[in-house]
Amino acid sequence: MAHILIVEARFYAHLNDLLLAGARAAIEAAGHTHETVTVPGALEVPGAVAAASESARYDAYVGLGVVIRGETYHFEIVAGESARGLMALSLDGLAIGNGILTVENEAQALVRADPAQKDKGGEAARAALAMLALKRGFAV
Ligand SMILES: Nc1c(NC[C@H](O)[C@H](O)[C@H](O)CO)[nH]c(=O)[nH]c1=O
Ligand SMILES: CC(=O)[C@@H](O)COP(=O)(O)O
Repeated sequence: MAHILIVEARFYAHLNDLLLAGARAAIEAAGHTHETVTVPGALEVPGAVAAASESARYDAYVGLGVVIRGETYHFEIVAGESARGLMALSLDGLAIGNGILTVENEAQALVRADPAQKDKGGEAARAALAMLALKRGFAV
């Protein structure tokens, strides 16, 4: 049994609800428990994971969010830095799945957030669980 923290960047609530449904279903299907915290945007997800990891309360982490390109360079910052932050935490040894969508428009996001379509929330949760299993295998 593992306890998973989902950190959701609730920038687009209706899309996040789909990502959350997929991630929670994947975690529960694997027989684990989860809890969710919410941050304003994708840039805050790595910081929330880092802060939570200091508690030793969680075995793995799933970052969820949706970054949709606008008119400026900010997309590259939000998309790139949220991914870089989670990657850095992963290289520090945390079991993390990255379900932060980085897309051109809402239609692309909907297909990827929907558990009945590309289920990127479930995919991120399964990745976190796979990394946790890998970590635990190395520890024995
Ligand atoms: N444009 C999007 C953002 N922008 C907000 C940032 O993530 C961050 O909260 C802000 O810069 C304050 O630090 N966030 C998303 O998750 N999705 C977007 O499309
Ligand atoms: C990904 C973003 O930060 C984006 O939503 C911001 O839009 P804009 O570049 O038009 O300010």
